[in-house]
Amino acid sequence: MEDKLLQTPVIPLVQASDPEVAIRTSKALVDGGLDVIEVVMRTPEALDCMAAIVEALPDAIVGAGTVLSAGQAGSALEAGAKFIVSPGLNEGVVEASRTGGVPVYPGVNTPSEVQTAWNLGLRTLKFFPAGLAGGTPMLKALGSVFRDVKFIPTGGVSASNLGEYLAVSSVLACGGSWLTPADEIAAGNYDAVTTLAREAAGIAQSARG
Ligand SMILES: O=C(O)C(=O)C[C@H](O)[C@H](O)COP(=O)(O)O
Repeated sequence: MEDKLLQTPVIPLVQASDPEVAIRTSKALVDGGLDVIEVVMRTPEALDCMAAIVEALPDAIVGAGTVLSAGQAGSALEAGAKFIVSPGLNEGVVEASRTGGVPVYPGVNTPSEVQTAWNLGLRTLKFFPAGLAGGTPMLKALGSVFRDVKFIPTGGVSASNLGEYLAVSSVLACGGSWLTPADEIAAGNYDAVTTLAREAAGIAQSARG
């Protein structure tokens, strides 16, 4: 998973209520070069949408986001999630993900949270909400003390600051919803999603060489 993110360090979010829309959105992302996809558990149909994407796009790496509890992590694993992402740090979610044998990226944004996660044995963490929590200066400060921790900033990341985040040595990848604009998807304009994905993949290529 982490080797994959080194290659393509951008994780688009998919929020959907309709499995067909979820598949078309995900296909548009893959066509644009982004094949690690986070389906957020924010709609009652999110698990169905995730299972549909897993079936339709077997080569994509599909994970679950906004996973708040161990129970939700278990349901996401049953639906085929290959990784688990949380807004915050919860030991039950970490344990359930480990039991399921998939990577888990809990959200943190203070030194104490990073240290708690580090003591749970985690070395790759989501930094959320990245923009509001101090952006790249905060990541550099955290990176200076937690030398073996990699971060995935999400929250306020866009094409305009993706390169800046990816230039921070402790940043493994960035995530965000800017790649899947709700208005374009509602209008059926999946080409716009592919264009945004391609742009992000290009920025990542330039930032990482
Ligand atoms: O809920 C989770 O587990 C998440 O991963 C949170 C998302 O990464 C952010 O909600 C993205 O924020 P925006 O890109 O600013 O919309």
